[in-house]
This record gives sequence, C-alpha cells and structure tokens, in this order.
Amino acid sequence: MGSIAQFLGRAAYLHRQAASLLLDAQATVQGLETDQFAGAAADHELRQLTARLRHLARTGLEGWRGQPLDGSIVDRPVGHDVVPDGPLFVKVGEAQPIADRTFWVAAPFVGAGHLAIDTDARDRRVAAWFRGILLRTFAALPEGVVRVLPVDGAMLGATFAAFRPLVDAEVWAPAATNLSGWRATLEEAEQQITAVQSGDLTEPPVLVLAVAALPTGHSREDWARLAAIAHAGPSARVHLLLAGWPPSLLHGDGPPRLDYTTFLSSAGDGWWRMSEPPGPYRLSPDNTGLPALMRLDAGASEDVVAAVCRRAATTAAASRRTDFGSLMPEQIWQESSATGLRAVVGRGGRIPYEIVLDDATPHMLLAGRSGAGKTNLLLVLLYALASRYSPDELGLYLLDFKEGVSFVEFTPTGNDPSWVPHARTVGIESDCEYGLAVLRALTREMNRRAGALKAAGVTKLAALRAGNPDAAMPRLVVVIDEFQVQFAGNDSLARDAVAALEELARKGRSYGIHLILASQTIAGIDALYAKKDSIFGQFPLRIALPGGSGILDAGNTAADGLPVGSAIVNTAGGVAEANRVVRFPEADAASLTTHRHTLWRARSPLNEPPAVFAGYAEYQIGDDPLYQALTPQVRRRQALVGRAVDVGLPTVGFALDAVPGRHLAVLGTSTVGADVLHAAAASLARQHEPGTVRFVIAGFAAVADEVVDDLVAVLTGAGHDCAEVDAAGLRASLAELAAVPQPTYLVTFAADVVVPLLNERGPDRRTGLDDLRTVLRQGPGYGVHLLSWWRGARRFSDAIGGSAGREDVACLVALNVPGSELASLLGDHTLTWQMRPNRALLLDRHDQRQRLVVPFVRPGRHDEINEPA
Ligand SMILES: Nc1ncnc2c1ncn2[C@@H]1O[C@H](COP(=O)(O)OP(=O)(O)OP(=O)(O)O)[C@@H](O)[C@H]1O
Repeated sequence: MGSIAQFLGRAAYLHRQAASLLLDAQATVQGLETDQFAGAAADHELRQLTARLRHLARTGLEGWRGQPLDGSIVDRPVGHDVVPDGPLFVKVGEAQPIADRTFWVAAPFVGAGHLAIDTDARDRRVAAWFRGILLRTFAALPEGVVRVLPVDGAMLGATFAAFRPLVDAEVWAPAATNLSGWRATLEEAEQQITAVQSGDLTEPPVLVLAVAALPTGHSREDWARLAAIAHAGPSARVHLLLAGWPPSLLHGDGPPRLDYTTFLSSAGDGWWRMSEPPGPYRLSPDNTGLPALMRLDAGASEDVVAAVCRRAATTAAASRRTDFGSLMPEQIWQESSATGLRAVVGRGGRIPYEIVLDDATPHMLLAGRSGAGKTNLLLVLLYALASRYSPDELGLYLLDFKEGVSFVEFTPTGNDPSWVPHARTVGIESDCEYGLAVLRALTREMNRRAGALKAAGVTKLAALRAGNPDAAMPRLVVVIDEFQVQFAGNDSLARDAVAALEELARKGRSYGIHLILASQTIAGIDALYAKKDSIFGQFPLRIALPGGSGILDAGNTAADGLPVGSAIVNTAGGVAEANRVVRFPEADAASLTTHRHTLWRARSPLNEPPAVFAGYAEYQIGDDPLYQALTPQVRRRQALVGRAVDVGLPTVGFALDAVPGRHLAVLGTSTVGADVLHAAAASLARQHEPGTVRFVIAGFAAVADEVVDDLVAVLTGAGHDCAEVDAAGLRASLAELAAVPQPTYLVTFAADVVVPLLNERGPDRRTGLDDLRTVLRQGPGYGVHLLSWWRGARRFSDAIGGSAGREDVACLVALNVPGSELASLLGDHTLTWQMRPNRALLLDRHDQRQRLVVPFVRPGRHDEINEPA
C-alpha cells in the first residue's frame, strides 16, 4: 500500500511539474513572438520542453489511468493502478502547445472531485471520451470499490450499453433514463453522503454518478441537489462525471457552479479548454486553467469496454452475494426499540440498507410472485430484528395462511428444541378463525396499552419509554403471510377481520404495534379497498419483490424485471420517485439454525416457547397438558374433545354437571367421531376415583371396534367399572338408568344403528327411546351422562325427539356435517359452518358457545382426517 501511495504522490507531483513546464513553454512561445533573433534556439527549447512534458505525463499516468484504451490494454488486470491515499488522476486529453508536439493532460477525479464536460454524449467523441473516463476509473481502482449510477436521459442508456455485464452482475445500477430514475439516482448519492456524515457508513464505496445526458424536464431543484452533492460528495466518496454540464439555457439564471469540479469546455474545431482542477494543483497563475488547448482523450471503443467488463463481471458475480451472517450484529440485543425498530436487511448498491418501522413508516406491505423470495425476505428481516432487540423490546406474532412451513424456523420441532424467544404466537397454514383470534388478541393488547399510556399521561409509546426507559412495552411486529386469505370474501369472519385490521393499522403506530402484510398481490381484496380512505394508506413502506409491482403506484413497474434476491423498497407508498433497489441475502437453513441457537441460548429462564398453531397438525389427548393434569379433585368434570383454534390453542371440552341436557353428541360420518368419544370418555375417567362411576360401552360399527377395544382397555386399566354391551344390553341399561339412576357414562359409538331397536316397544309399552329421553332429562342430576357418536344428524334428531328435544343434548361436536344440515338441526339459520378435514364445530346450546376446534384423534388417524369429507 505504501508504495502505491508513494506512486500516487509522485503522480500528483509530476502533474504539477507538467503544469509549470507548460507555463515555461508558454513563456518561451511568447518570447518567440517578441524576440525574432532567438528563433532557432527557442524552438529547440520548446521541443525539449514538450518532450519532457510527455515523458512526465506518461510516467505519472501508467496503466488504466492514461494508456491508450485499445486492444493492447484489454488483458491488463483490473484494480492494479490504485490510489488509496490520494486522488486518482485520469487522462482527459492531449494538449498541443506547438505543432507535432503533444503531451497528456490529466485531471484529478476520485479522491479529489468531479469532472464535467459541456457537451453531452450524443456527440460521438464525447461519448467515447466519457466511456474512457469511466473505464479508466473503474479499472484502475480495486475490484468491488466502484459503483456507478449511470444516467442517460437522451439515448435510453445507449452510452452505457457496453458496460451491460456490470449491470447484470449488479455491480452497477441499471441506467436511469427518465426523470424519476434520475432523481432516484440523486437520492442514492445523497443517502450515501448522509450515511457517511452521520457515521452510519464508515467504509463507503466509491459512488460515481455518471450522467451521459440529463433527462428532459430536469429542474432547478435537481441542479440544487447536484450542487449539494458536488459540495459534500468527495468526503463521502461520491463523485460526478457529467456530460452536458452546465445545461444550455434559453432564459433565466444559469445553473449553480459545482464545487470541486474540473470543467472541459468546447473551444471549437475539436479543441477543448480545461479549467483549474480542484485541490492544490494550479495550472495558471491567474486561475484560468490549462494554458493550452487540448484534444479529448480518444476514450474507449465499445468492444474494449465490453471485453473488460465481461471479465470484471465474472469475478464480481461471485463476490456480490450479500452474506446473511454479515447482516447480523456482532453482539445481540443491544438496541432499544423506544422510538422504533431498525434492521439492516440488505444492500442498496454497496450501502447497507436499513428497514425502519416507526411512527413515520409504521406498517409494511410486501408482494412478489410465487418464488420471488417473500419468505426469505421475511426471515432475513425478522431474524435481523430479533438479533438487535431483546424479547423485552420486541415480540413477534407470525401468521401464515399458505401451505408451506415458512415460520417453522421460529418454533421448536421434533429435531430441534430451540425457538426464537421473541415469537409469541406462530400460525402455520392457519385457519381464518385463528387469524381473527390473533387480531383480536392484539386489539385487546392495544387497548391495554392505550390505558397504560393514558395513565402515564402520554399518547405515544415513544413518550412513555422516554419517561421510563425500562417500561415493559415491547414493540410488536405482526406478520401475516398470504393475508388476502384472511380478508377476502364478504362473510362475517372476513368482515370482523377487516375491522380488527383497520383498528390495528390506524392506531397501532402509537402503541408500538407494527403490521407486515405479505401477498402475491393486493388486487382483489375488495374489503380493504372498499372504503374511501383505503386501509393501505396506513402502509407507507412497500417492498416489491420480482412481480410485486402491484403494491406500488400504478405505472411504477420497477419491480417487474428484478432478479430474485432484489426488491424495490419504497417508503412513500409506492411513488416511483421513492424507488430504491435493494439486494437481500439468502437466509440459508444452516445460518438460520446458528442464529436461532444464539438467540435461544440467550433467553431468560422465564421465556416460554411460542404458542404454535399448525393447521395441518393432529392433536392427541395423551399429549395434552390439561388432560395430563386432570385428577378426581376437579371442581367441575369436563369431557375434553379437542383444542380450540385460538391463540395458545386452549384445550376445550364440555362441563358435564347436574344440569339436565349435559350430554355429548358427536355428529358426522368421519371416524374421527369415534376418537372424539374416546377422548371424552378417557378424560372423564381421570376425574373419578375408581369405583365411583360406571362406564357402559356400546359400539355398533366395525370402524369403531378398535377404538372401543382401546377405550375398554384404558378404563379397565385405570381401575374403573367398565362393561361392554350390545344393542340389547344398551337398551337394558337405559331402562335401568331411567328407573334407578346411578353414576354412569353411557358411551355409544355409531348410535344411529341402534335407533330402530330402541324404537320398538317393550312389554310395558315403553320404547327404548322413551327411556333414552328420560335419561337425557333426569340423568345428569344423578351423574348419568350419554356420550354418543351419530353418523347421521337426522337419526340423532329423531332419537332425541326432534326440535322438542333440542335442549336435551346440549353439547355437540359437528364433524363432516354440511352447514345447511347443521343449521336446520339447530334451528339456527345464521349458522355458518364449512366442514373441512381435521376441524370440528363445538356447540354448547346452554351458553350459546360456538368454537372451531381441532378434534382430538388417536395416533395414526392423520391420513384419514386430511382426506376430503
Ligand atoms: N436473496 C436471495 N438470494 C438467493 N436466493 C434467494 C433469495 N431469496 C430467495 N431465494 C431463493 O428463491 C427461492 C424462493 O424463495 P422463497 O421461498 O422465499 O419465495 P416465496 O416468494 O416465499 O415463494 P412462495 O410464495 O412460492 O412460497 C428459494 O429457493 C430461495 O432459496
């Protein structure tokens, strides 16, 4: 490095010498004009001077900086003509103080200031010169150091066509060809400058804003921005290469002068003048610039540029991938979320790009076609946040409605017990009912926070935290993947979900609740667009992955052609001027595991795993914590039937007490009905001391035989009095219990089979159904309860006496019963039940409770429950 610095110092020195020699030469020329006798001697002296000038310039501008850009240089390695500690001089032209004698003119560029030429690149010689300066700069500096932001407002990017391999390798940005692209380019330059000034960026890349021609419609405001960039750019390694500057004006004031800029201006006939360069290099005593006219450097042909760029692109492509690990902080959990959440998730150009969720950008929309990298980006963002903020600062609610396992990375699994300690609830392949339950839980939490803020006399979480930095109020990030599933449609579920979402979106920012909605598209979610003031107005932060332009403004199609791994990030609701291209790393499984383990090991001993709801999972009563904790000492005995589709998946069942009608009927042809009955009976068995109750088991369908056998074994094994009976035995038991009730559970599988037999009259003119109805009404008072599975709702209804007997069996579990059939059975035509695998509707007619549940099944039932009904 030292030798390079010395070399550069020497280059600067040589340039200064060249300038002073040139002044000498000028004096000699003037002498020639005044002293007619000294002619021959002076001519000789002048030739010697220009020869020395040429030598000096060539030795100071070796390699890419000055050598002709023709076939002879193509194979020269890139990055070997570096200038780490001083400005990079590049050859800009050749001066010709006397006929036949030329010397190279260099100007300081990167590390010193800017270059501007007053003719734009529509002039072929200027275009070749412009390409040459870019190639010299790019090839002289080390690989990966220079990023070019090309602008070509006149030729649709043609000036940069030969650099295409570098654009494809994402080393350079694609050429901006219109006003919005030009302004996005200015913004990227400005962002680098502010990031350096604020200390957020300590190793900035060299950013060259290369303007081949300004776009039509550029304004004085743009000039002012450019002037500011010219002024502040060099100390942030931002440099301008401008062709067509200053723009010619028809009227009005001219553009502002650009600081630190070497100007080349046309002197006619292919000659150019060069102004004084920035820095200590004075070319003339009166600051009028180079005291000779010059020709422009011949620059580079498109072939030479393309050959060099292809080579550079190959190595750049290999090193351009942003590594997931490099985005994670060295030390976890160092940040406070008092004013918002920030996380670096990728790079805009070479600058780390930070996503911010705060009062200004509280909520985010994310879209991209299938396979565009949505899941990947969410994982990068959430892991980056979870690494920066401790679980006291951040909580995660994750909901996924699609088939897939995107949020499994946050939960313990059979192979890996770790979880992300911030995750509170995780829904995978969620039901809309679950989504609504999560939204409602969040609304309750928001209201709780509103109360706490009010009590503290403040209106925003940031203010509360400012007054009390330790206040336990973490920001909550709620992610809903494929959210259109939750909000589409016009049923009461969708309406309730939209209402909850609106409340959270409008008020959440003040209470530290941030929403991230991800989808392939937001078109077609009428409920969210319907209102005049669209809910999406609350989502200023938009990330459009490839194919996700739908969440940007109409006509802003910037995301359409992006490669996977990049996105348009827009913090202004999608207006094209605010587009930023950002590259995201791949969150590979191994890195995720490493990070999850780091976070998990750092958790507090009180941290609980998230409440996980996996739509496809089967639940068995043997694993149920509530079931395991049951003892005969319970206050009210419960028949457990499944897990509610709700936050935390609470275990649900029916209290079977002395109230008439406390009996259970499971309805539907699905054999899961047998399993539910098994679970109900087994759970009740744990709540009785052996000998205090009888179990009478009757099974009337072959599909239930195995379940019946198992139940008998379980009950007998637990020491209970348990009898298996046939149809006659069941009828006899009913007659006996109707006459002399004693604590008994009658457990009847496929009860529909036995109805004809029960319908027959006995010698006393009573039917078995008469006894059944007596037991239903009077039994609970004596500890007699019927637990039954009916494969036909109609048979069940007839058996209990039609609508008159509706209240006699209050506890229902509907499996694959069509909604209309269930509605007419219950006499409730507002009921909306859509039967589906692995779900049941629990109805308690005494307290009007309805809940969607995942019914308990016995091991191995999974394939059956997931078959369509
Ligand atoms: N930043 C990235 N860099 C490299 N590869 C990526 C990146 N992002 C995603 N990929 C790859 O693209 C593929 C699709 O990614 P991902 O599953 O995140 O897409 P998706 O949009 O969630 O898809 P879908 O909606 O179909 O589930 C994956 O194989 C992933 O490895």
